[in-house]
Formats: sequence, structure tokens, C-alpha cells
Amino acid sequence: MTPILISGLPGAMALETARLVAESADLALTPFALTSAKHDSESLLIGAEKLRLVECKHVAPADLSADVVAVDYSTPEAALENLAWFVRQGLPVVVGTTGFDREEAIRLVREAGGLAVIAPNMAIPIVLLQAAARYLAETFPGALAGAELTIRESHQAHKRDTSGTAKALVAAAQTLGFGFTVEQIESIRDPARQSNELGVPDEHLDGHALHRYDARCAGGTVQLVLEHNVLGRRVYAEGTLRAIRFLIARRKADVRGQVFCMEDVLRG
Ligand SMILES: NC(=O)C1=CN([C@@H]2O[C@H](COP(=O)(O)OP(=O)(O)OC[C@H]3O[C@@H](n4cnc5c(N)ncnc54)[C@H](O)[C@@H]3O)[C@@H](O)[C@H]2O)C=CC1
Ligand SMILES: O=C(O)C1=N[C@H](C(=O)O)C[C@H](O)C1
Repeated sequence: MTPILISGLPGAMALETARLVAESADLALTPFALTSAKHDSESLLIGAEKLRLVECKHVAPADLSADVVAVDYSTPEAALENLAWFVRQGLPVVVGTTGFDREEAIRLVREAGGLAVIAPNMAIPIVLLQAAARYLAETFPGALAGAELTIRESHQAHKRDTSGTAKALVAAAQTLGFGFTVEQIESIRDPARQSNELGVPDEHLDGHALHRYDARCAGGTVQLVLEHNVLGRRVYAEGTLRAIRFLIARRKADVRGQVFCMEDVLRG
């Protein structure tokens, strides 16, 4: 069993991932998990296991065995500092958190000879769409120059940042020729609008991710619409476990100083 250190408890994604790790046959939770100052010294029950919540600065190196793999689902503000800590401890890490400086994160991992999967979306069906968008952009740069784009995303009210998934797609859209910037993304966080206008079921108001990309081409005579809509969080946790197992294999193969994306994980 590979021990998995979860960071971001008692948050929603960290919780979903911890539960799936606890159910798995090949992974096990470390006896403690990482949290913010607010929750330091609390404890949390995951299945039958009681996890101690601690800030990373209170973890002694002796508490970490050499085979631990870490997962971070914290906040945009905490993610880089946490990543630096994981890398210092020599832990491979899956970073699902969004809203931080990705280039800085990549630099940090490479310079320290660390190992990480960093991806704004761990859901395999959505990773496939991202791969398709990247393929189109790389193969046909400028093909849609002059076309117009609107992007709308809806998430639970407590989400702090603009969708990292939508922001990542903007990069491909720009290469295709759309004059669109991330500041133009419309973020919907109002539960009343989500319920009445977008039809989000009540039980998923607290955990959903709706994305709609609407392109008008050829002077508005052609409309292309792409949507991906997720209810709940299970699909991200499943992708996270795939990323964990990918990193376990890379560590075994003695790979160092590399940052992977979910497309790499899918390729295996
Ligand atoms: N890559 C993906 O597929 C997905 C990414 N996300 C991203 O994951 C992140 C977390 O999302 P949620 O769980 O919904 O948020 P949340 O707000 O429910 O949880 C965040 C948690 O981080 C904890 N935290 C704050 N500072 C911390 C620190 N220094 N160290 C460790 N933990 C700390 C907070 O106590 C809180 O419990 C967001 O950035 C979100 O965009 C969410 C879903 C899927
Ligand atoms: O906060 C969320 O919930 C999600 N965050 C990720 C993002 O910002 O793209 C992935 C997904 O949209 C769910």
C-alpha cells in the first residue's frame, strides 16, 4: 500500500479524494493530513480512519516515510507554498488546485528535481476535450482569426477563482485566432441563477462545474458551441487516483525533475 498525504482537508475535493483513497486496494491514507491554520489540530473521520489535521510547518520529516505521495486540493493562495514544501520533502505530488502561477510551479519542481502532475481538471472526459482543443490549436493556428467567442462557467458559490479549466482553454482559443482574454470569462456563482437559469439540481448547487464556449465564425453566420458539465466531484477524485498511480510508476522508474499534465497520465 502506498501512503497518500492529502492536503486541503476539510475541503470538498480533498475530502472526496481521501474517501476514494481509503476505499482503494493499493493506496492508504497517512495518519495525518494537511490543512490551514484555521483547522490545525482538528481531526476528521474518513471511513473508519481518524485523520489528524496539521499545518505543513508542524510536520516533522520523521513522520513521512520515503514512499509517500502527496495530493494538494487547497487554495490559490496556499498551493505554491505547499508545493515548495512537498518538493523539499522529496514527495511526488498531484496538484489539482487552480488559480496559482503555473509557470512558477513548474520552475520550482524542475529546479528541485521533484516530480508532479499539475492539472486544472482531473476529469478524464474533460482531459480528452482539452487534448482535442490543443491539437486543433497546434495544427491550425490562426484558422479562426476574426471569430468571436464567449465563455461562461458556473461553480458552487464558495469557489474563489475563475475556472482554471476555462482559462486553460482560452490559451488554445487564442492560438486558433480568437481575440479573447481570460478577463472576459463570465463566472456565475449565484445559486439562484444556477438553479433557475442553468438548471443545476439543488443537490449539486454546492458542487458542480458547468462550462459553455460559444464561438461565432464567418461574420456570425456559423455558431460552434462546446459544453462540458459536471455534477459532483467523484470524477476528479478518480482522475486524481490515476495521477497518483502514474507518479508512483515514474518514481519507481527513477524519473526526476519533471512536471506532467493529465494528457501524460492518460498516455500512461
Ligand atoms: N483539478 C481538478 O480537477 C479540480 C480542481 N479543483 C480545485 O481544487 C481547489 C480546492 O477546491 P475545493 O475543495 O472545492 O475548495 P474548498 O474551499 O472546499 O477547500 C479548500 C481547502 O483548503 C484548505 N486550506 C487552506 N489553506 C491551506 C493550506 N495552507 N494547506 C492545506 N490546506 C489549506 C482549506 O481549509 C479548505 O478546507 C480549488 O482550487 C479548485 O479550483 C476542484 C475540483 C476539481
Ligand atoms: O472548483 C471547482 O469545483 C473546480 N475547479 C476546477 C477549475 O477551476 O477548473 C475544475 C472544475 O471546474 C471544478
